[in-house]
Amino acid sequence: MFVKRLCRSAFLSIKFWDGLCVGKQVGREFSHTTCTQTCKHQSSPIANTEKDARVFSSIPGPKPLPLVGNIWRYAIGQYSFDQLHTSGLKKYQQFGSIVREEILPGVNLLLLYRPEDIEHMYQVEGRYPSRRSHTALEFYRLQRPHIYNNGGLLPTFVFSICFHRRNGPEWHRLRQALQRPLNMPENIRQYIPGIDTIAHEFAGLISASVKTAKTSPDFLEDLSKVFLEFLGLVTFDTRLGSLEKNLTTDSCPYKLIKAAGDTNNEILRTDNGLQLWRKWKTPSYKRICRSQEYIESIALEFVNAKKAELLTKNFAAGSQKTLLEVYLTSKDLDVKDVVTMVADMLLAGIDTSSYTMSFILYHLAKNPLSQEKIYLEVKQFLPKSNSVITSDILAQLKYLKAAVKESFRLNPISIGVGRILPEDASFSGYHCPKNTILVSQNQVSCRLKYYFKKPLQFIPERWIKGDPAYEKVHPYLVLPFGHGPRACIARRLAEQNLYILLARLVRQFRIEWHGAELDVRSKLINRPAVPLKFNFIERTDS
Ligand code: HEM
Repeated sequence: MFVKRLCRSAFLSIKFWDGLCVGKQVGREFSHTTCTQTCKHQSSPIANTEKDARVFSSIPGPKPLPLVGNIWRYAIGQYSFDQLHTSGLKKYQQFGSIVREEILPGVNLLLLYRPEDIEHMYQVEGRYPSRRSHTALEFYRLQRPHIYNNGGLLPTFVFSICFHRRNGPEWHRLRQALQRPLNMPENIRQYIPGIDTIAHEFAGLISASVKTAKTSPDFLEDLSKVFLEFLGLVTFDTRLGSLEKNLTTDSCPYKLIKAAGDTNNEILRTDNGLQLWRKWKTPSYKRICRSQEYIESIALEFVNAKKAELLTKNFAAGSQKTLLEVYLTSKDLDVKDVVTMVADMLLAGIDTSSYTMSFILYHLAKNPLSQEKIYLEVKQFLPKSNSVITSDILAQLKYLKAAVKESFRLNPISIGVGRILPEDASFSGYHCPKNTILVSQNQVSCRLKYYFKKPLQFIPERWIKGDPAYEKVHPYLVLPFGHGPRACIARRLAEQNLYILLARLVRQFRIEWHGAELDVRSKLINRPAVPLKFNFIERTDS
C-alpha cells in the first residue's frame, strides 16, 4: 500500500491540469500514415455501459516492467514528457484509440482518443471534477490562512504519501460564487471599450516600432505585456502600464509577468517527483513562494484599495458594477476569496492567452488568403482603423472566429484535460476502476484524418455553415477550454480579448512570418518553441 502511494505521489500528475500537457510542431506532420478514414482503431461507437465490459487489464498499452512500470520508456527516449503529443500519437498508432499505460506500478493512465470516450469522461467526472495539479501552490496557500481560505481554483486536491484529502466542496463553493458573474454577458461586454483602447494602443506601438525599426527580438514578450494589461483592467479595474516604453525589471508589470511565469514553470517540477518540498524548501518551492508573495502583495494592494473605495461609493440604480466590485460586494465571497481569484487569474490568464495568440498569428501569417478574408470582414465594420469595436461588431465577425477555432484545433494550449475517475466506469467497452487517471487526447485526435478532412491544413471555412468546406465535427474534439463545471472559468473573457486584439491587428497590418518553423514545447502548457518573428506591414488604409 505504501509503495503504491509512493508511486502515485511520485508520478500522479503528468502535466498541467493533470493530463493536460504537451504539444509541439505547429505545422509538422501529425497525422499518421497507417490510420485513415477506415482505420481499424476507430471502429464504430462502442456503448460505454458496464454490461459485457471487458476487464481493465485487457486494455492495450505498453507492457510495464516490474517495479518500474513504463517510466523507463521515457528515460530511454521512446516516449517524452516534453513531447506528449508525439508520444500520444505513437501510442495511438501502436495500440489503438484507448490506451492503458501503467506508468509506475499501480498507477494507471488511460489515454482517450475517441470523442465518444472523451464525452463519457465528462459525463462521469462527478460533482467535483478532479485533476491533480498545482499541489505546491495549494500547499503554500494552506500555510497562509491569514491570506487564503483554501488552495484556490487551480489545485484540485491534496494527495500525499500520508494523506489524501479532496478539496472538492471548497473548490465548488468558490467556483460557484466566482462563476455566476462571469456567466452574465453584460459583465463581460462592459470591458470591450477598455480592451479595445488597449488593443489600439498596442497596434500604435507596433506601428511606431516598425517605423523606427526597433522590433522586439521575440513578439511573445509584447503579447505577454498586452494580455497582462487586459488582465489588469479586468481584475484590478486599473491600467498597470505594461505597454509603457522601456519597462524596467523592477516595474510592477515586469515583475508580475515574471512571477506568473516562474510559478507556472515550477508547477510541473513540484507536481511530479517525490514532493520533497512538503518537508524541505526545495529551490523550486522557494521560487513558487517568492513569486506568490509578490503576486499576492499586488493583489492585496489593489483589492484593499477597491474595498476602501467601495465604502464611500454609491451605485446609481441599474449602474454596471465591474467584476471586482461584484465580487467584493457579494455575500458569498470574502476578501480572501477575491484575492485568491485575482491571483489565480494572473497565473492562468497571461501565458494561455499570449501563447494562443502566437499560434493564431502564426497560422494567419502562413495563410495569407485567410488573413485577407479576416481583414475584409473586419474592414466592413471598422471602415477606419480607429473605428471602435462594439459587441454588435464582435458578434458579426464570423470568419475571424472560425479562424480562431481552427487555430485552436491545430494548436490548443494543452493536449486535452486530465480527470481522476471518481467512480468505476466503462470506456470503449472496457471496465475502468475508480481513481484511474484519464487523459483526453484531443490534440492528437484533432490532427487525424479520421476526424478531419485535410487535417494538417489551416482551413477556417470548415467551421462555417453553408461553406463547401463545412464539416460536421464531433462536439467533443475541439475543446480548448475544457468542458463542464471544471472548464476554464474565464472562457468568454479570454475569447473576447482574443477577438478584439486580432481584429485590431489584422485591420491595421498585413502580418508575415519570418521565424523558423514554429515548434511547440510542452511546459505547463504548449509554448511556442522558437522566438516569434513577425513582420507587421502597415496597411495603406489604416
Ligand atoms: C486563450 C486563453 C485560455 C485558454 C485556452 C484556457 C484554457 C483553460 C483550460 C483548458 C482549463 C482547464 C479546463 C478543464 O480542466 O476542463 C482552464 C482552467 C482555468 N482557466 Fe483558463 N484558459 C484561457 C484563459 C484564461 C484566462 C484569461 C483566465 C483568467 C482571467 C483563466 C482562468 C482559468 C482558471 C482560474 C482555471 C481553473 C478553473 C477551475 O479549475 O475551476 N483562463 N483554462
